[in-house]
Amino acid sequence: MSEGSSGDEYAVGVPEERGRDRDADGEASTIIESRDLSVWYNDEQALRSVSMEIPEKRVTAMVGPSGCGKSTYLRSINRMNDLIDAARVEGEMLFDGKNVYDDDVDPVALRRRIGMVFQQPNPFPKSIYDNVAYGLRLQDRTENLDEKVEQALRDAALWDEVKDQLDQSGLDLSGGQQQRLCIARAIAVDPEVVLMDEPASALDPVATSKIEDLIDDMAEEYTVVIVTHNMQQAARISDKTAVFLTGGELVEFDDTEKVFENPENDRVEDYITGKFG
Ligand SMILES: Nc1ncnc2c1ncn2[C@@H]1O[C@H](COP(=O)(O)OP(=O)(O)OP(=O)(O)O)[C@@H](O)[C@H]1O
Repeated sequence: MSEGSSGDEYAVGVPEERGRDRDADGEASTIIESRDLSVWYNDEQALRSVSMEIPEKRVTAMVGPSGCGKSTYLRSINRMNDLIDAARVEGEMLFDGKNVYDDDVDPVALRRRIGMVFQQPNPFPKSIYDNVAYGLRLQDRTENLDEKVEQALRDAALWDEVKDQLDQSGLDLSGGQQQRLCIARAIAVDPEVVLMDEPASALDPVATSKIEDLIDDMAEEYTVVIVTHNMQQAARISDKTAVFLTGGELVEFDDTEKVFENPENDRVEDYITGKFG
């Protein structure tokens, strides 16, 4: 519980050190903005007219009870919902001011700029090196490949653990290392945004803590949007928090400290203090 919060009233406090360096930079500009974004799966509405501005080079957390639409929102940002036949999107999702759902947007090119890391670590059945080099080779960016692979592994806080075994299969790593390998793979191609869907939920507390430290560092260079079930995690690592509640409604979006220590909405307060969800 941080100083200045209201004691035991709230179950989750925001650590004093969270985001301190980034806060010193002042307000960040908006990189992603949804305007009245609604998503349906067949007749079921998963998101209801969600408007939100996500700041650049910050960590934005999406929290809320199961089924409230967090992952749907995340997948709307880089059009991963396109891969689901039943999904239908209305409204706008602006990235750098351009609606990603415009006809002239190539979703594959979009996903190069907006990478994604999933709940279950999913390295390719290839060597550690080849996992990281994969996207660069695909894009024909093989100049100085060794250096690029090393840099991505360093940025993902994995280099020291794997530098002598780059030829070994990525699948032989521990779960936490595999997830950092997936993060290295995502950042090797220099995306502007990294979307993370519960990236630590399959990991033990030590591996989780490494991923959280890494996310904090990543925000120096990237915009990170993370879905998490874990309120403490959202409070620890994010600058902004979006709270979705059942029915796909965004009920609160503000600085993480404000959301956790003095939420505007009674239902949000009930949710983050653990009264439901
Ligand atoms: N591929 C799909 N096909 C049909 N319905 C879906 C699909 N994916 C999600 N839904 C439905 O959309 C709603 C929102 O789901 P979503 O996965 O976005 O929520 P969530 O908040 O991320 O949930 P969780 O925390 O459990 O992962 C749910 O009612 C879910 O059943």
